[in-house]
Amino acid sequence: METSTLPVEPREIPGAGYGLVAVRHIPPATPIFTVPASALLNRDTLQPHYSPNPVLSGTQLISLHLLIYRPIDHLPSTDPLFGPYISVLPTSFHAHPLTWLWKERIERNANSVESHLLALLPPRVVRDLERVARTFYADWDKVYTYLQEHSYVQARMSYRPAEAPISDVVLQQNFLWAWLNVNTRCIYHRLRKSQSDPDNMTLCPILDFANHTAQSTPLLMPRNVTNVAPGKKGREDLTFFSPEDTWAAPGQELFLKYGAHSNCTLFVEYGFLTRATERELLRGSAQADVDVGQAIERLIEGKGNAGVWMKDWLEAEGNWSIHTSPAPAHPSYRLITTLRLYHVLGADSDLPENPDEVLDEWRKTTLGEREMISEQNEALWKATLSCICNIIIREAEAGVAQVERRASECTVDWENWMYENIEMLWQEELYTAKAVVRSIEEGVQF
Ligand SMILES: C[S@@+](CC[C@H](N)C(=O)[O-])C[C@H]1O[C@@H](n2cnc3c(N)ncnc32)[C@H](O)[C@@H]1O
Repeated sequence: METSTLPVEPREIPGAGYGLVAVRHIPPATPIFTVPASALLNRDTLQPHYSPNPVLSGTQLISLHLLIYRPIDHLPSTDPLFGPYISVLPTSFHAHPLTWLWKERIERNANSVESHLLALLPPRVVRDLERVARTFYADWDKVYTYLQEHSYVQARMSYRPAEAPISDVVLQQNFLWAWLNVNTRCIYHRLRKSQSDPDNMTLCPILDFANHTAQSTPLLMPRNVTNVAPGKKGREDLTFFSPEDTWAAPGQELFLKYGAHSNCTLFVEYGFLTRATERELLRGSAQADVDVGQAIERLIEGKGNAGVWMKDWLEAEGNWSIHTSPAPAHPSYRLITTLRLYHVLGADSDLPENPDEVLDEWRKTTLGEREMISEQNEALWKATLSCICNIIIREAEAGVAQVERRASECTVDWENWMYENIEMLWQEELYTAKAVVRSIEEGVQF
């Protein structure tokens, strides 16, 4: 692909690695660059090189390919197909929290930098990181089995295990590098008829230098081309456009919006987060979402039989969470309905004597037939929510203080940057919980 004439180029961006920057004025709604279908790394372009058809998902196959052709000893990748692209991928993910978890599990060293960083994370973030880790290890199991069964594929590896066998730990470490490249750089790309097919993803050279913005109009728009069902004429090239109504000036960074992700998700999936001030969070001009699922699970478990009964009636969809935006700060709908039902049950943990009547009263509010169950029920659930928020506030204040203590002793750049990120995760909890308490005190109708 000829890239020297493009109106954009990758440039170093402080705190974000590289980013995609305009090198000249780019008018609105203009094609910025086109990536030919043959330059994309996805299940369709890779599968022909792995016969017989591997039973691997898109993520697993692309990760396998990167694993095999990972550049070593600062030499270019030996891949005859995508070598030039693979050679410029990030070489290390030491600042990604999944790497910390992986290292902690391998080294079991409670004094390592990674273990210290993990110990400082809010528990909800650790739970989400463990979800990411489960996916990683499941993908590794599949790829490892495939490699065991297809020794000719192993023989292609840049680091030639046949001559100098590498340990499974090193192989897994290389897979982690490959997998993180896939998971932090792939875009959604419609390869299959079904919109939700997990193979609908691709690595896309040049575009994958674009960083994320939370703004509603990112500067770089794929103009839906990635979401069009595949046509009969085969795989399409991808053209990316500037936004409908904005000029980009030379030196201006062009962004993508990775999705409407919370900071917790951005952090565990991509290893970064967006920043907001106390004022923005308290006012609701910055979005923050805090999952309070664990506190609610504990409340329900504490209700014994009544809790088991209650769970049957709660919708599985939606989150138990609190939010700063849109202002005023508020609990999620599922959290409100759960707390209402919790307080309909009364103080003890036995099943109500008249469960149908109890349920009926509650259902009328979930169906919108009644605004509330009773004044008393409203006061009780809001008091419980205040209690949950106050616990979050205390934990978050302790979390912030602990991070600040450790950060004051740290001299390593990337580690310091991570302390700032972790502090932001705690601050987000702190100010979101404070803002919800304020909404309750001000009598906001949720
Ligand atoms: C698709 S890549 C973007 C290019 C990348 N910055 C690079 O140097 O190659 C996604 C990664 O970029 C970084 N990133 C993206 N958006 C960011 C942002 N707004 N702030 C900080 N880092 C960001 C994160 O490390 C993320 O995992």
